[in-house]
Amino acid sequence: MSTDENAAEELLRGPEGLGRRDMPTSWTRRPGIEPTPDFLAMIDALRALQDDVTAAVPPPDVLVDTTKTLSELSERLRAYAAPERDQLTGRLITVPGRGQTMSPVLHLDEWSEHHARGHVTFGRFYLGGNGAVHGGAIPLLFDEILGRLANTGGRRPSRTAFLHVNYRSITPIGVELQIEGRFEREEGRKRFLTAELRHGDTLCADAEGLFVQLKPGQP
Ligand SMILES: CCCCCCCC(=O)SCCNC(=O)CCNC(=O)[C@H](O)C(C)(C)COP(=O)(O)OP(=O)(O)OC[C@H]1O[C@@H](n2cnc3c(N)ncnc32)[C@H](O)[C@@H]1OP(=O)(O)O
Repeated sequence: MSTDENAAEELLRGPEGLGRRDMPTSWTRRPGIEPTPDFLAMIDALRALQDDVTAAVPPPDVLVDTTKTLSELSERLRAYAAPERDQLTGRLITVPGRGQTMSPVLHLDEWSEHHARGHVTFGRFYLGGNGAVHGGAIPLLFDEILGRLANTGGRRPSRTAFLHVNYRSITPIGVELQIEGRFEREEGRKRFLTAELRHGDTLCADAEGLFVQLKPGQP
């Protein structure tokens, strides 16, 4: 098995030591959406590409060649574009990162209906400047953990109404960070949640989110 295939198998297994049957509702697979090792390997390769493109300052001949290859790949995949209901990216909720490359891969270590704890490493792709993660990438991560926590445990779907983020100290790229989210309280359709992102003992950022339960027919 290649390294990529091993990585994909690893992703399919999900968080270490936690069986899928123990997952609350929104942490589990939706019916009909099956991740395949090949698809996950492609997503992993794209994540690596994003980091490499961000860091690279190639000579002109490599640039021309790379652009040609990327354009060919785009064209090849465009032929297989599926409607949203059949899309895999972002919907593979049993694997860290959900098969998407927009936000960094969130690895969940512990979860319940009211609490989730995990770890994450922002790659070079997420660099803002001076070794710090871009300020816009951090809310992505908070929305990821809180959105899933808001909708877990048999709760009806809700959407983010607000997400307040406090940047307490720089969030470094390339190192493992710890993230924790909590379901604080519910008032009618309103769900209030909080989260913190830490590097060791340093609090990098914290957030408060309001998620409002959708009414029937609300998109
Ligand atoms: C399908 C599940 C996907 C889960 C993914 C979750 C993560 C996401 O990122 S979702 C994408 C980002 N979010 C969005 O696109 C949401 C866009 N906004 C909306 O759709 C709507 O404004 C929505 C659903 C949040 C609320 O609208 P609506 O259902 O009409 O609520 P409304 O009746 O006005 O308000 C309900 C309560 O929430 C409060 N509220 C609503 N928005 C806010 C806000 N921004 N700030 C404070 N309070 C608010 C209201 O004051 C009201 O409170 P009360 O009941 O005490 O009077």
